[in-house]
Amino acid sequence: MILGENRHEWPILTQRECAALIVTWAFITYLYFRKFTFAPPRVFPTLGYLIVAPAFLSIPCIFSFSTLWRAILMAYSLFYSSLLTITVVYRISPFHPLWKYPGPIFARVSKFWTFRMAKTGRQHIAYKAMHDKYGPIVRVGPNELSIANVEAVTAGFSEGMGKGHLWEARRPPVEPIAVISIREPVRHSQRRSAWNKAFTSASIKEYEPSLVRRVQQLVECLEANSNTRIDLAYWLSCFTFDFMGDMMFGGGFELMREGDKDGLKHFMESGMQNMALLQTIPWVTPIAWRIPKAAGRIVRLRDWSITYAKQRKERGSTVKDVFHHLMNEDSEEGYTPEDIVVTDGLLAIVAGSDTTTTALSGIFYYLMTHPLACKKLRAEIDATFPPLEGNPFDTSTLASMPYLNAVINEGLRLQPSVPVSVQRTPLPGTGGKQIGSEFIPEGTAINIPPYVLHRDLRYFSPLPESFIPERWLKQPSNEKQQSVDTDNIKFSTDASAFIPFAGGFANCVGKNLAIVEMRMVVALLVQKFDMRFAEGYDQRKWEESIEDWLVVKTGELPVVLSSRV
Ligand code: HEM
Repeated sequence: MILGENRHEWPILTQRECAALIVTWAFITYLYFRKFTFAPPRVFPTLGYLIVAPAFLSIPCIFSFSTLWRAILMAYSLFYSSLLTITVVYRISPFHPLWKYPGPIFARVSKFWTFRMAKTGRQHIAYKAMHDKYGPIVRVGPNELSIANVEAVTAGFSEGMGKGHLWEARRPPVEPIAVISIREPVRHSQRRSAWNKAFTSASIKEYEPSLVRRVQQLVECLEANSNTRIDLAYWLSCFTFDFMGDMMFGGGFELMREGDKDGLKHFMESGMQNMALLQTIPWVTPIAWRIPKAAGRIVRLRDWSITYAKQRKERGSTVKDVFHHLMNEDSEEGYTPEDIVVTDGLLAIVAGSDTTTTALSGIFYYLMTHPLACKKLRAEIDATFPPLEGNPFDTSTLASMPYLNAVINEGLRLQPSVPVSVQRTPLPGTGGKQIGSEFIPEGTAINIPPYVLHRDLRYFSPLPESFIPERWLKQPSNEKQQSVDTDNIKFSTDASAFIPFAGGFANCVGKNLAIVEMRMVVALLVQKFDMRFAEGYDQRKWEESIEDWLVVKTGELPVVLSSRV
């Protein structure tokens, strides 16, 4: 369109003035969006800043660019290219508060870099490589650091720190959300108090008969499949799923007996990958939730959980299971609303089964690749629970077995179930947090990656990449650092760098139950079976198969078990 005669009625700007106006608007837009690096901005202001305003700004430019379309094209292209340039320049400039921290240049510029890295499922390897190259503090995103030192463990899990921004991405759009995704400290601690009750020593004692029953069932299944090739990781995952089902919904899953007949385990796991990708760019999540398939997934999981919760409620329970505590059945304050219990019930299944499966599978993998360690473990088990005289079900005896506990620690050290994504951030209003000699400003997400810390020579020496349970022996748990002489090797183990269950107010609430579970399963299977890798299995495949989707997903563990007696 060619402009009409009455052009003098409009404010006339030169091309240069038009450009200055649009660049200024790009700068204002940048300042507005800067605070939304992690959280999503509101829809209407977003449309206003990004779509409507550039259109308005093209009006006074019409006369300098002779046609409306040219003015609009110029306004939008200059606006977006200026916005991009300002963002990139600021992120790599010395004015950025994280400027001084080293890291890959693309990581400084955009979270899409992290997204690409996460997509490989090999984040743990990439983080380790970055720390090897850049040191203990690495800038892994525009406003994100990874800190792998004990100072970060101490300060990161202490007061003034909250859950990191990745949990923003992991909250579904509908309330209530599960305890793990609650970032507001007061709200989190209110919900967490019910969880804490469910995992006191007394509560865990009540769960023991169910645990023993399920461990015995696992042994029966494995005996029925002895002397043939089986995927041990699969059986362990059926076991952990069934056990968590007992704890949460009074049973009913029966994966060990019937397999994944409803495909629910598979369905739960398939969402893990997408969530792990979304968490790298939290502000994309609300958009993703509008996709019917993604929202439908949540609805289906909720329906499923509601069905199980209803059944459990109708049936009641003779034991005070996790459901009982989350439901607040003991208290005079009255029941917790059902939708909260349903949401947290799903969390219990997801958080309690995959993590424990990963840990157990890793421990058995390392025992099979280290026959000497396996032999020592068996000697300890046989001496404590002679094979024909009793099964290793006594939890206090299991807790006192040094080599068994050393094996479990060493497995969790080398293969932590949550390898990288333990994330914290200074709470809003605190201004920031002192971590060792560094002051980390508010608005920074801080990853404290167990996988990297656990393989750090400063904390686990010598041979931090090797499976050596001896490094945990004779070390009183309350001592931070101690050198031990075993077989003429001097070990130095700093337990404060050992964080498979994270730490602080949002640490793993199921830690003590998981440990009891692992002790019993490891002791019983080592007591009952000789284990070897199935023929043709290339052992190197195990570590290659480990994928990090916040929680580790392992590959197959093909083994042949034969009964000892
Ligand atoms: C070896 C087994 C396990 C490992 C390695 C593990 C690891 C973790 C880690 C690292 C976190 C903290 C995540 C963070 O800080 O961002 C966590 C949280 C959590 N875990 Fe576990 N976990 C295990 C077993 C269990 C079990 C058996 C349960 C039982 C239901 C459980 C329930 C939870 C819950 C509810 C949270 C969230 C706590 C909160 O936000 O307050 N976990 N787990």
